[in-house]
Amino acid sequence: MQFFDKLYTNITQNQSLLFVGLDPNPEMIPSRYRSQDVITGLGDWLQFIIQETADFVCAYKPTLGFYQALGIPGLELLYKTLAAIPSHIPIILDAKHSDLNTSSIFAHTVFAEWHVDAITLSPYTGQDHVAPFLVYPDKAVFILCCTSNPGAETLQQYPANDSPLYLQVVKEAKNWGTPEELALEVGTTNPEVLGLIRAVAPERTIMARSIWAEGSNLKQILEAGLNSNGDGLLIPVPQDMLSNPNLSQEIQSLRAEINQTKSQINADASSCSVWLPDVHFEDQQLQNDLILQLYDIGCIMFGKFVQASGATFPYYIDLRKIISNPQVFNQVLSAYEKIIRNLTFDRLAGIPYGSLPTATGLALRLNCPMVFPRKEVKAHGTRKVIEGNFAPGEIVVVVDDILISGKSVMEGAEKLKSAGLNVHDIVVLIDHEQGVQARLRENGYRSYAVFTISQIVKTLYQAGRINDEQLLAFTES
Ligand SMILES: O=P(O)(O)OC[C@H]1O[C@H](OP(=O)(O)OP(=O)(O)O)[C@H](O)[C@@H]1O
Ligand SMILES: O=C(O)c1cc(=O)[nH]c(=O)[nH]1
Repeated sequence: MQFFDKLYTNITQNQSLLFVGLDPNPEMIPSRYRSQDVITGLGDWLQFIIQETADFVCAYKPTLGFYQALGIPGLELLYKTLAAIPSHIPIILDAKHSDLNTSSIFAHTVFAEWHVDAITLSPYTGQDHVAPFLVYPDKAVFILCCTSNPGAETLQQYPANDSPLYLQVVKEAKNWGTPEELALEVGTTNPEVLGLIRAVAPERTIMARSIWAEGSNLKQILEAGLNSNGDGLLIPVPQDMLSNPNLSQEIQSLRAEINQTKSQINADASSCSVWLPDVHFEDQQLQNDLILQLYDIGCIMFGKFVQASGATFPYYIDLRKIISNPQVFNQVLSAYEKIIRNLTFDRLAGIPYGSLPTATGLALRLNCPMVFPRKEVKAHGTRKVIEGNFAPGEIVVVVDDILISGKSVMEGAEKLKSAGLNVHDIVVLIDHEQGVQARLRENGYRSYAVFTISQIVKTLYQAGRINDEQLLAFTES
C-alpha cells in the first residue's frame, strides 16, 4: 500500500490528524520511568505511549537522532519500537537526512530493512539527494522547508520577506516528486507562514511542527494549513502531553478539539453552488498541481507579449522549457496519454519544433510509430516533407503544445494529408480558447486540450501566483 493511502486510511479510521513523536529523550522521561536502567525506562515509556495512542493517531514519528545518541542499545531500542507499532499505522522516520553520498544506502536501510514508510529530508543538497528515496514506490519523503528555530530566520527569510527562501524551497521541492511521493515538513508558530506555504503547495500534505507555542491559536493554524478539501495537514501531539499518565484521555480530548474546529472551518468554507464528485476532485488536484509546476519552471509568463499572429496578449506560454525538467515532462506526457488512449490511430505526429519531444515521448510510451511534417524542406538529402516511415491511408493523431490561432497545427495536418495520411484528431496541452477549437472543427478536425488558458489563470490566481492586476489584464484581453 502506498504511504499516502496508508496515512489517509488511518486518518479516516482513527478520525485523527494527530501524529506522535516516539523519542527516547532522557531529558523528557517521566519520573515514574526513571528508577529503571535508562534504556529499559525509555523503552517502557515508548511502549506506554504506543499503547495509549494507537487508536487515536494517524502516524508515528521516531526521531533517529535520539536513538543514535544512546549508542548500540539505542539502535536496538529503535528496532523494538518500530516492531511495537501496529502495522497499519504509518511510520515517518525523522532523520532530516541530507548527505548525498549516503542517500542510496541509507534509503535502502530505512525503507527495505527497517520498513519505515516515510522519511524527513533536508532540502539543501537538492533533487539528486531526494531521488534515491523516491525509487521505493510505496514510500514517501517529507522535505523540511521551514523551521521555527529563531536562528534559522536569517536564512529562511533570505533575501526578502516577500520572496523568502523557504517558499523557494517549497516551489523547488514540488518539482522533485509528485504529491503521492513528496510532502512538506513545516515548523512554525506563525499561521501566516503556514498559509503562504499552503498557497504555494495546495496539493501537498503538510506535517506541521512546533505549533504549540504559548498563545498559539489552533483555529488559525488549521485555517492556514488545511487544504481546500479540509484535509492534508498533520498535527503533532505536544511533547509534554506524552509524560501524562492519562495520555489516552488527553489525546482524545485534543483530537475532539481539532475535529470540532476543523468541521467548523469546513462548514464556513463550504458552498452549495457547485458539487464535484470525489473522483473529479482528485483529477482536478493533479491538474492544478501540474499548472503550478508549469508556472514554477517558467513556462507561463505574464506581461505584454507579441504573438506570432502580431497580436499582443498579456501572457506568453513557452512550453519548450518542459523538456528540461524530466519530472514535469513525465506528468505532461501522462496528461496527453489520458486523452490519446481513447482515440483510434496508426501513428503519432508532432508539430516542429516545440512538440517533437512530446510526440517522441508519447510514441515511446504508447509503443506507437511516429512521423513529423517538416517546417522547412531541405535542399539536400531526401528533401522529404514528412519524416519517418508510413503507408498512405493510415490514421495519424497530431500532437502540438498550444493552440493560439490553430494555423501551425492545421498547416502540419495539411502536409500529412497531402502525403496520403488521414488526420481527424489534434491533441494539445493548452487551448488558448477564443474560438480556436471551433475554427479547427470548421476545417474538419476534432481537437482536445489538457488545459484551457482560463483554467490556468484561475488556478494561478487562487494559488497566489498571480496578482489582481495580472488577473485583470487577462480577463480584459
Ligand atoms: O496556433 P498558432 O497561432 O499556430 O500558435 C501555436 C504554435 O506556435 C508555437 O510554435 P512556433 O511557431 O513558435 O514554433 P516552434 O515550435 O518551432 O518554436 C507553438 O509550438 C504552436 O505550434
Ligand atoms: O506563436 C504564438 O503566438 C505563441 C506561441 C507559443 O508557443 N506560445 C504563445 O503563447 N504564443
